[in-house]
Amino acid sequence: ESYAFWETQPVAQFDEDPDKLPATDGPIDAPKTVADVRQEPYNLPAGFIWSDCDVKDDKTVKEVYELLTNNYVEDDDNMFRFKYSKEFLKWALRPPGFRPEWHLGVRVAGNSKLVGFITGVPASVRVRQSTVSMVEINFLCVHKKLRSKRLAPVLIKEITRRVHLQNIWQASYTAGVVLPKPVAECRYWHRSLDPKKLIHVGFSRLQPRMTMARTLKLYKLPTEPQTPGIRPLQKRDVPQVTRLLTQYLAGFAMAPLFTEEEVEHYLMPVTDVIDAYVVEGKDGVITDMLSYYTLPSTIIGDDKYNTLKAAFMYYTVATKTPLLDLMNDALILAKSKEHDVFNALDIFQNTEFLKELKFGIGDGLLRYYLYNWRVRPAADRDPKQPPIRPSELGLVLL
Ligand SMILES: COc1cccc(CC(=N)NC(=O)c2cccnc2OC2CCNCC2)c1
Repeated sequence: ESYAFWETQPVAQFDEDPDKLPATDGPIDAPKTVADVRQEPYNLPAGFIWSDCDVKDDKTVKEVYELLTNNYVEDDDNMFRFKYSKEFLKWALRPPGFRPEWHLGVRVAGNSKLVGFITGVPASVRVRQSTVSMVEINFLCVHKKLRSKRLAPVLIKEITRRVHLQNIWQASYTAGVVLPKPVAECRYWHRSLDPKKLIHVGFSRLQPRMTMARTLKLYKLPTEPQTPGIRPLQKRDVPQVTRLLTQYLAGFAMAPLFTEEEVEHYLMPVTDVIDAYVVEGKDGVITDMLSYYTLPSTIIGDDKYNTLKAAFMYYTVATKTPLLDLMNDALILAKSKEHDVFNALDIFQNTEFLKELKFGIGDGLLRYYLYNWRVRPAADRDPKQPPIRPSELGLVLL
């Protein structure tokens, strides 16, 4: 395909000759300074204007919510569309160090209708031995009626310019589509929590030679978590959880470096947004933690149900409780809070439990990308494959 826009960007290209590449990981572009950055915003097509979106403002977060609810990512069969809640957007977009000018909207000049959006939030991510200050780019969305007006490249260039103005030169993002050039490709897996609803809405199918009664029995879960000492994460746990998570994530090729403030922001429970539990031993030591976020999807065109309530595995560390048991408790907790399905990627050590806990493999891939950062293929890695294996990935984007 012609990646007309992406061939102009500092990202690894499909046609580059591996022998001519630098021997080490590092930036792709020549180093620049803030002084080199274009001072004025990029031009939008006539009739459109830039608009910073303050998601703390109820009116604005409602406009963002409605744009995404009607125009954001759908599954490959266009049966479901992500439906991030307003509370989720406020949580995801206002972590420590967030910048309002990185919640970037495009409006129609005449009636101020919000028709485009893209966001960046600051993150420090370790990529092998390098600590890279970057932004996580997310929520790129152009209204369905304005597709192929080349608005997405302008949104990307403008948010890049605004990030460069803060002396940040790298970014991470994910997509279901192939772009130049994935740093990792992972599969998603789903664990049915309400199989009857999932079959009704066409998310899953009744397996051959399986009755509905047998299916319900197969996926049945206890109503209470089984691990002794498991309880919701509290503010007082943040120092211990930060240490636990930092030690665990050090074992992956690409993973975030969380401060205590970031752990508090990203893991303190918010109803129907983020849930996190810890296992506390008798001497008050936190030995394990689990977390998942809530991301519903619109069920496009079902007669009986409108919304699929999905839990997405977030950060989980098992140092005493077997990972299998900890994840089984995550399923129990998500089910007890009315989630219909529990999603997980085959990253972290997840392949240890996916099949055993009755996850089914999804029909798509989630690709991870880095902007302006070259990751060399590992010595023992086929150079045609993305340089980082799913099991080496310790980063979850929302
Ligand atoms: C079932 O409803 C869907 C509605 C829209 C898209 C998809 C398929 C899909 N694209 N799924 C994922 O990207 C995905 C599957 C498992 C775990 N995380 C995921 O994406 C996360 C992380 C990236 N940003 C979106 C949420 C499913």
